[in-house]
Amino acid sequence: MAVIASAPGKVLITGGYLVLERPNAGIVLSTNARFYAIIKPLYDELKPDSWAWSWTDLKLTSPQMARETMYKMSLKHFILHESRNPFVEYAVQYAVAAAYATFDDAKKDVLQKLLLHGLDITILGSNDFYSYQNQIEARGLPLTPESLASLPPFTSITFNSEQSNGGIGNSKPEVAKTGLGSSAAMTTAVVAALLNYFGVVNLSSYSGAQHQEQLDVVHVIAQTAHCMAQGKVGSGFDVSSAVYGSHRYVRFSPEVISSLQDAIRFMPLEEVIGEVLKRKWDHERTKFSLPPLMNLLLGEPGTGGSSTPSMVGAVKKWQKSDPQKSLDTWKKLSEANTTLEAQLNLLSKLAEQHWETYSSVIYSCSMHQSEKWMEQASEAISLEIVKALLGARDAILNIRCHMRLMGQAAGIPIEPESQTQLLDATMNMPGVLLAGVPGAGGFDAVFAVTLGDSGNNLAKAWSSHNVLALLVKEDPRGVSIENADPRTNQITSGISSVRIA
Ligand SMILES: Nc1ncnc2c1ncn2[C@@H]1O[C@H](COP(=O)(O)OP(=O)(O)OP(=O)(O)O)[C@@H](O)[C@H]1O
Ligand SMILES: C[C@@](O)(CCOP(=O)(O)O)CC(=O)O
Repeated sequence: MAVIASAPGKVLITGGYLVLERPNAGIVLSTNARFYAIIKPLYDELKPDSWAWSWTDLKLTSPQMARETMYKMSLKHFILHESRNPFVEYAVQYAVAAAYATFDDAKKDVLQKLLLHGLDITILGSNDFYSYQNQIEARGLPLTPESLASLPPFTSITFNSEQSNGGIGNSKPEVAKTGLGSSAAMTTAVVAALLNYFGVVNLSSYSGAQHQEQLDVVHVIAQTAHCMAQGKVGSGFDVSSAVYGSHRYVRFSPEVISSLQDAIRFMPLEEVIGEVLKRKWDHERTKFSLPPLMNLLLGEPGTGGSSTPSMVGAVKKWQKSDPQKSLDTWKKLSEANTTLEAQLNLLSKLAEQHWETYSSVIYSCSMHQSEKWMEQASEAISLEIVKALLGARDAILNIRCHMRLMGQAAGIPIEPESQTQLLDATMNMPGVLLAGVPGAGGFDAVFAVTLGDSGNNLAKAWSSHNVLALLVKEDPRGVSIENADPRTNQITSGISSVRIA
């Protein structure tokens, strides 16, 4: 029987770069953009001579890339011969090794038989992960969310052309992406589906603390596979949100993984993965969600995205070359991040304690530009709410200012001029609370947080400036097991998320 798992894409609204170093935090929102992995046996019957096989077959299909790859996987070392999609390949090898590392002999025998049936893996990413501006233009459609919603779910992906290169930070990724973290969501979905298929975890039947423990196993394997595939140990907020959903994240100590990179060369994979599962994973997760009546909106300026690793490299180089100034910038950024988080938490608290006042202030402010917000407050509580809204705006302006300075000092376009203009215009629209470049910044989609229903007008304003409002919304749900193939499911992300009238 097929096992289908899905994991969400993310938007890092605070903590870009800083979250790479403990104890700085990052606020990461997960979205309704999901990546799906469908696992089933490749052969219904065991081949008569299969008991003697030391290899099994694996088929990886990515319909959106029109790619089908056949692999041979060693049943001794779990090594895959062929390298086409490192994220999926590491996910498979480490999930198989995790099963061998946790199973007793009887279960290992069952697993061996299951593997001899071969593995048939299909991966699908929601349209929201990819840029479809070229395809929309080619079809002669206007650059609007409605046009985006008219594309069939899991539409083919556009590849960025190779010559589109203009120095560090302008270098474009392989596929035209929006920046929602397809690699982390893909790795997590594949790991979760495989661990469930093998019986290492059972994500659909536990709840509470037991469910958390199962998620922790998925997290360790997905995070390790993602680091190995990327060839670096990033902060891991993207894998963490793919597993657990929206939260406030503080990274794990990099040694948890970096010390394994050598071990992998001389220790059997099963032992290495057994060891990594036992390690003390010290990442922190705290509950965080946007205050009520606020919406996350993403706008794609149509420049094909940015490649993050080269931008991180440039910032690290700058930190080494100018420790004093970089430390100062980071301190100011960290303070502004903390302020934004505190103001949003305060707004959530005010909403809980004074719902009537809160909702009426938010609705009034949603219809006005921020200069007019003070006029919407008539007594102490509403004043407190408006002050918190304005405090959040000040904090994001501070964050943006220091991110720009960091980009200039490191010689990379963290908030390039074209994005600055877009973000300033966005923040001047009625009802817009925040706007910024998520994560590492660059030319990926920008984010905005809007009050009440003002997102509809913002989407229209973006369209008139050739910025495509994506259909993505915040969705706090982490990795999960699905009941049906999303291609046969009527309620697909593209269709269900049409919310612009
Ligand atoms: N549908 C898909 N099928 C197969 N491979 C995919 C698919 N979608 C994305 N990928 C692969 O995933 C990788 C994406 O990794 P990359 O780090 O460039 O983007 P990302 O994780 O989306 O980054 P960001 O966090 O900036 O959004 C690429 O190697 C790409 O080929
Ligand atoms: C720069 C960094 O802090 C964020 C990168 O985020 P994104 O992939 O641009 O969403 C790197 C990291 O956290 O691993």
